[in-house]
Amino acid sequence: MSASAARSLVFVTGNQNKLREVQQILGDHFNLVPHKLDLPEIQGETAEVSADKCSRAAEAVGGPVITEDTALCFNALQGLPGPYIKWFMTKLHHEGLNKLLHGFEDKSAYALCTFAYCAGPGHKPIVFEGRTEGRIVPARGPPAFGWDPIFEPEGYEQTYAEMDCALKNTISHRYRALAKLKGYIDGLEA
Ligand SMILES: O=c1nc[nH]c2c1ncn2[C@H]1C[C@H](O)[C@@H](COP(=O)(O)OP(=O)(O)OP(=O)(O)O)O1
Ligand SMILES: [Mg+2]
Repeated sequence: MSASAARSLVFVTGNQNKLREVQQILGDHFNLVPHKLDLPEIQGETAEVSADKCSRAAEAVGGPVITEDTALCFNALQGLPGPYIKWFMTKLHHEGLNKLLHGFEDKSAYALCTFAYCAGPGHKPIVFEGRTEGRIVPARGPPAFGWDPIFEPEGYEQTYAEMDCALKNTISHRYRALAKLKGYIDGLEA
C-alpha cells in the first residue's frame, strides 16, 4: 500500500506516551487518527480486558478502531500485577513495585502488549499480543513513561528508560504486537 493511500485507523487511548510510540513505530504505514478517551477496563485476563475495551471504543466512535493494553507481569507473582499495573504504579511507584519482589529471588518479569482491532459496533474484536522478557530493577533513567525505569529487557544492561527510544521501539512489547496487527490490517480488503 503506498503512503498516499495509507489506511486510516482510529486509535483510542488516553495515554500520550503510548500514542507517541505507536506513531514512531508505524511511521506513515497507516494514517493514525488519535482519539483521546480513557475507557473503563474490566477485570480478567489480558485478552478479555483488551477485547472488552475495544468493543466499547468501537461503540463510542461508531466505526473501526484499535486499542492497546499493556500489562507488566512478575513471574514470582504468577503474572501479577499484569493488566492492573496502572493502579499499582499509581499507588506504589517504582520503589513499591520493587518492594513487592523483596521476598523473592526471582525478579524476572515480562511486558505484554495487547492490541485489539474492532471493525465496528457489534463486531468481535481480534487481539494481537507482543511480549518482551526482562527483569525488575531499582529505577534507572528518566521517569518519562510509566514503569520504563524499572524494566530491564533481557539481553540489555539498560532499562527501557535509559535506552534511546529508537532502540526501545525495535525490541519492545509494543513493537512486537504492532508487527502482528500491521500484518492483519494489511491483509484486509481495502
Ligand atoms: O511501554 C511502556 N513503558 C512503561 N510504562 C508503560 C508502557 N506502556 C504502558 N505503560 C503504563 C501506562 C499505564 O500506567 C499502564 C498500562 O495501562 P493501560 O490501561 O494499558 O494504559 P492507559 O490507561 O494509560 O492508556 P489507555 O487509555 O490506552 O488504556 O502501564
Ligand atoms: Mg487504560
